[in-house]
Amino acid sequence: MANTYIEEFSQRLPKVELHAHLNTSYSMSFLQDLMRQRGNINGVSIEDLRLADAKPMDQAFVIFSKLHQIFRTEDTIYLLTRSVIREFAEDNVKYLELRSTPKQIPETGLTRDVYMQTMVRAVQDCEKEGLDITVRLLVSIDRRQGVEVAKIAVDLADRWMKSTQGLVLGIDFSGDPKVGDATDYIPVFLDAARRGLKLSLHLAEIPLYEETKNVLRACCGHCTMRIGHGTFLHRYESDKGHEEIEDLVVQWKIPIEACVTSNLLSKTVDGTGTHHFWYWHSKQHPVILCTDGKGVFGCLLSDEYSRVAKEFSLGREDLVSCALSTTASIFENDEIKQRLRDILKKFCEKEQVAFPN
Ligand SMILES: CNc1ncnc2c1ncn2[C@@H]1O[C@H](COP(=O)(O)O)[C@@H](O)[C@H]1O
Ligand SMILES: [Zn+2]
Repeated sequence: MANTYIEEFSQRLPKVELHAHLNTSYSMSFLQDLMRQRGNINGVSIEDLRLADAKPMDQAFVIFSKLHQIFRTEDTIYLLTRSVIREFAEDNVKYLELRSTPKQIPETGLTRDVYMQTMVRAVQDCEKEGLDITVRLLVSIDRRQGVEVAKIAVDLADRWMKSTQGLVLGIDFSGDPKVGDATDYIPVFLDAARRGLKLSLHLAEIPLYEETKNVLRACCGHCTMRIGHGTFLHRYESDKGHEEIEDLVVQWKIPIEACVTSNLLSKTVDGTGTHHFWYWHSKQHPVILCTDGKGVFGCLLSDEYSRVAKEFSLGREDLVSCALSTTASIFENDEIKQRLRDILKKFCEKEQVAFPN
């Protein structure tokens, strides 16, 4: 099948995006417009903000801190959120869980509450505009900021979940995996789950056997959760008894958010062909293609679908199956899951592709 054919099909395919960080999901055209209007903000130029070639993961974190120099005010966060949602909608993403770390910046008057309010307002304005996409929000915990700030994030998410009737529906745990130990956050995760928040945890993005095992042992069965990246879940050494990690993931059917381009550019995986997406997909374990940061990593969600289609010789029906299976892993309820399946069914009728049973 010609490449362009599968690329166009991936673009038209109704998709679900479950792992997108707000500040890393800008588009170049959005940044160009912003800088045209305001000049280089805080001395940051556009060239500084894209990871063009594969570099060790630390380089991505250098870019993240530059981005945080740009998005420091209520109005830039509002504009960013609206434009990110619009761009996902243009790529035929029908359901998006967008995550971000609420910032507190006294110089600009930003508080964590204002940050949340701004994101929520942008989502609601996109709804009013009639964009054909359902958006939900996750509050990110940055592991570089420590447990006390994590508790604040959970309180914030809880309050905003209640006041928005579930538009905010969960917690993301992210940040530089080399900093701190996720084990310390287990009580925070359990508390969030008790309050009805869902959890998406960056785990095993790099080989960290102990913390991965500790978190899974404590949270499996107590939290509705997904794993972000999970690159090393199946790559620990079995002769050291490490297979417990994979066993827990399989036993509890924990969905894995696979960010292929992000992992390639951060050098945690050396090729699409060896990416763990295929390992889990072949086992029929829930695995969801995601962008992570479509700005920093320069990829659309449709690119992720066509990338794996080309690598693993997937056809249209296979891609529909992938998209269909992602609907089971969203944090929203059965009604929304069914709505997404209906959208895919209609799409198949139109495209004359068999709808998977
Ligand atoms: C490369 N893989 C990754 N691993 C871990 N954390 C990541 C990440 N990509 C992004 N983030 C997290 O998301 C923040 C940016 O978005 P927000 O300011 O929250 O919207 C980063 O500062 C980091 O904490
Ligand atoms: Zn991420």
